[in-house]
Amino acid sequence: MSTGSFHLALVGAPNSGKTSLFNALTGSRQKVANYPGVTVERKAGVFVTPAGRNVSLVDLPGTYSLRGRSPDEEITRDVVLGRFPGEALPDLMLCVVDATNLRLAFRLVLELKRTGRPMMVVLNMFDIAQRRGVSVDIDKLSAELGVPVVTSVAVRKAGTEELLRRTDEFAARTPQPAQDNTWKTLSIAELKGLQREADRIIAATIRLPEKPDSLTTRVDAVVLHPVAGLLILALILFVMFQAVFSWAQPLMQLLSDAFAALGQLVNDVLPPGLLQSFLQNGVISGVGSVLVFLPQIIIIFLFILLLEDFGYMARAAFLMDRIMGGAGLHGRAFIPLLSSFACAIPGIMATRVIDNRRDRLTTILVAPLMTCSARIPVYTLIISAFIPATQIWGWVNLQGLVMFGLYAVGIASALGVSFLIKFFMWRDYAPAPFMLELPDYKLPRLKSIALGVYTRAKMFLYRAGTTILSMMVLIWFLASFPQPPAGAEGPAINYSLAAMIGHALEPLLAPLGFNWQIAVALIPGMAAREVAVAALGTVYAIEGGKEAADQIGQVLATQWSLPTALSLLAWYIFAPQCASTLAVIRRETGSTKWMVVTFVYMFALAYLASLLTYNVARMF
Ligand SMILES: Nc1nc2c(ncn2[C@@H]2O[C@H](COP(=O)(O)OP(=O)(O)OP(=O)(O)O)[C@@H](O)[C@H]2O)c(=O)[nH]1
Ligand SMILES: [Mg+2]
Repeated sequence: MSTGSFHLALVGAPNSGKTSLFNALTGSRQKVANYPGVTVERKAGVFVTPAGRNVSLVDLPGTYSLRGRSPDEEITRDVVLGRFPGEALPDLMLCVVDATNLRLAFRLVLELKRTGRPMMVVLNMFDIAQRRGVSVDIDKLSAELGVPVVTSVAVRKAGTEELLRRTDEFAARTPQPAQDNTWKTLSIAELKGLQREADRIIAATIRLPEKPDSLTTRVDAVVLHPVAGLLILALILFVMFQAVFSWAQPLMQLLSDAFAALGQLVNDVLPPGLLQSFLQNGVISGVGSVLVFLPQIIIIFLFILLLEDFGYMARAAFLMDRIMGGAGLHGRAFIPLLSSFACAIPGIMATRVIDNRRDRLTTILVAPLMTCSARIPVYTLIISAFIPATQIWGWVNLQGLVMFGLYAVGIASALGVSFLIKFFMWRDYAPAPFMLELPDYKLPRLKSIALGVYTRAKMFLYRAGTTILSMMVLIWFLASFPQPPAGAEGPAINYSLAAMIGHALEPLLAPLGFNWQIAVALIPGMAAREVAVAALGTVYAIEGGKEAADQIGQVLATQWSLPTALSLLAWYIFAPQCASTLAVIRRETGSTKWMVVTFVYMFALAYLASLLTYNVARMF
């Protein structure tokens, strides 16, 4: 990897600011958040130092020791020891330490020293430490630890100047005399010994403030309260879904008017024919019907990112530990499951922080049940078309409430499935106790929130322009060809390949109340869920002409019965996995078996849930 350039690695305890430093140095935008276990894979970048030296830098998952207890910690250990395939041994390890949280961090420094590799300690978050009145005798600390020590503020401009200068100085002196690698996997007794030594060094070189951070303690007294805490958590989620409907509505209307106008323009400018139909029905109605959900995506990510940066996520994990434990899930499963609200893929990757293989596998299997953001368009479209936008009790938006309910069913089924997995497969096994360091609260940084929201929005648009657009081209083609014979009656789409496929699937899906148009939408919906919405947009637009193209929601409201709509909502709570999620499950579990298991069980659940919903709804 290092092609003549100086090679640095960022090592350190979780949540100490490694990725912030990585982003500051390389100008990347890797995910940063205020909870431990954000980074779960190795990320590489390059930069040039002030002295003009080319540096390659690798960011690593956080760890408290080199014991490699979970898949993410193994990555860090292997890179540090030069065992990671394709990764050169770092010329210098930057051991990032949160200056407000030193004990375990210094133990890691002492352990890393045993590898005999050159290293430098970076006292990060020095701004917070100073504000709290921590004072450090840097020279003495450096002498005690036996390695250079620099301070840094990774999130501030110019906060890394000293680090860069010292790195340049160090690099100018290399090669260093080789030292022995005396590291071997430490026993508990040895770790305790290192901890005593670390505590001694802290006592000798650092003066801590009389009173520890009182804001965090005061807020936690309420937020972690067994009753009040859970109520607050429920309230936060509730407000989030209300916001998704109420705040997004005007913006969505604007976007949907814009697409209608664009469709009109195409209609006026181009002569009737295949090109007009392709642009209007395939591209604008299809892709446009997904793009109008951008405001919703932005709002939901705004909430998630704010909570992440504030430091709330680890608290929520703590609160949910009892409930999750009852369902056989490890406390560490919380953050992966929560990440799955955005998308199951990062969620499944985040399970690498779980050390026990069974706990990790259970979490992977249920993560896709959490409602990912790709379901938002499907849910919103159907809810807007079938659930009146009335207020109940004067202030609760009924549509938002239904959305909240759908998320709740997703969560409940994840708990239920994990309970069954544990019950049938691993009854004799009790999860290890849950330990997660609660980070101090931090005021969310406007810039990083804005950047986070921007990145997510860009990803959504990119998907719309690639996956969804290409699927729409296919759907449009299937729905337009073959063209009806001369003198044929009824909408042209009835003669198309899409109709043939839809009709072929109808017997299977009719018990769920799905018509052939839904059947056509479900198949591409497995590639990516929001494609189902786009496919419905295209199919109904081709079938119904211009009016349908403008208002897919209204068309659905007249074409479907309420039981059909509810049944489709139930289907998408489970919705057999999207293709990329299945691929990640195979990669992370290292087996095709678990991928197939996930697909089959989710398909069965979706089918049963729809069958039940449709028939119960019809009785009323
Ligand atoms: N005030 C302040 N905040 C910082 C500093 N460095 C990082 N942060 C914040 O600390 C939190 C954790 O930062 P990350 O860069 O994600 O930490 P990490 O070490 O990569 O964490 P993992 O990937 O979980 O191991 C984020 O909320 C950052 O905004 C700093 O120097 N000062
Ligand atoms: Mg990180």
